[in-house]
Amino acid sequence: MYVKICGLRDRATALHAIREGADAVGVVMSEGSPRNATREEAKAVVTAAHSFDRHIDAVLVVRRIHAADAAQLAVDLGFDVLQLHGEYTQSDFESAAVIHPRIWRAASLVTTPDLRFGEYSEERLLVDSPDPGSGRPWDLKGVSSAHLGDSWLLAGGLSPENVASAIAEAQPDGVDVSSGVEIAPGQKSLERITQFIRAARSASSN
Ligand SMILES: O=C(O)c1ccccc1NCC(=O)[C@H](O)[C@H](O)COP(=O)(O)O
Repeated sequence: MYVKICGLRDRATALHAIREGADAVGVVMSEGSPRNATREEAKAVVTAAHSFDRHIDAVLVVRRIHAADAAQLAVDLGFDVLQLHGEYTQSDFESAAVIHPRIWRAASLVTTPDLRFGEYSEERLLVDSPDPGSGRPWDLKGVSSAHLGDSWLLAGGLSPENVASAIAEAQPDGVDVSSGVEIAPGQKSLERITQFIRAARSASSN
C-alpha cells in the first residue's frame, strides 16, 4: 500500500512522515489553501524527501494554475511528480508532460463519473472528494479497481480512524491524506501521521 502524506510545509514534519514509512510527501501550492507553501517551504520538503536512501516521491500539488507553469515550477523546485488537481484537460496534461516527465491526475468521481486511470496518460490517478483538502469524506460505494483501472490512490476525508475500512471497501493501490492528520487546518500532527501510516499499512497486510 502506497502512502502519501499531503500538505506539508516543513522539513521536520516531512522527515517524520518518511521515517514512519510514507512513500510520498505532498506540497500544496495553491492560493487560498490553508496549506499553501512558499517556494522556500516547498524546497525544504523536497530536500528532506531526497535525503533518504530509499526513493521518496516529492509531489507538487496544484489547482487552477496554468499546467505548463506548474510543470516548470515542479522542475525548478526539484519535485519528482506534479499532481494536477481538478479541472485540467487532456491538452493541459500534454503541455505539462513536455516539461515534467511524471504527472499525476487528481479528480473526483462526483464531478467526473466516468473517471478512469490513464485517460490523460497520467502516471497515477488520485481519486479525491469534490472538495480537495476539505477533509470531508465522500461516498465510496461502487468505487473499485474494476471501474477505475490499474493504478489509483484514494483520497478525501481519510483519517487514522477510517483508513482501514476505506481500504477494505475501495481496494485502492494507495492512500493520500491531509486534513485527517491535522489538529487545525494546515497544522499537521506528528502523532496522527504515525497513526495514519500504521493503520494503512496494517489494513493492507490483512
Ligand atoms: O489540501 C489542499 O488545501 C488542496 C488545495 C488545492 C488543491 C488540492 C489540495 N489538496 C489535495 C490533496 O492531495 C489532499 O491530500 C487530498 O485532497 C485529500 O485531502 P483531505 O480530504 O484533506 O485528506
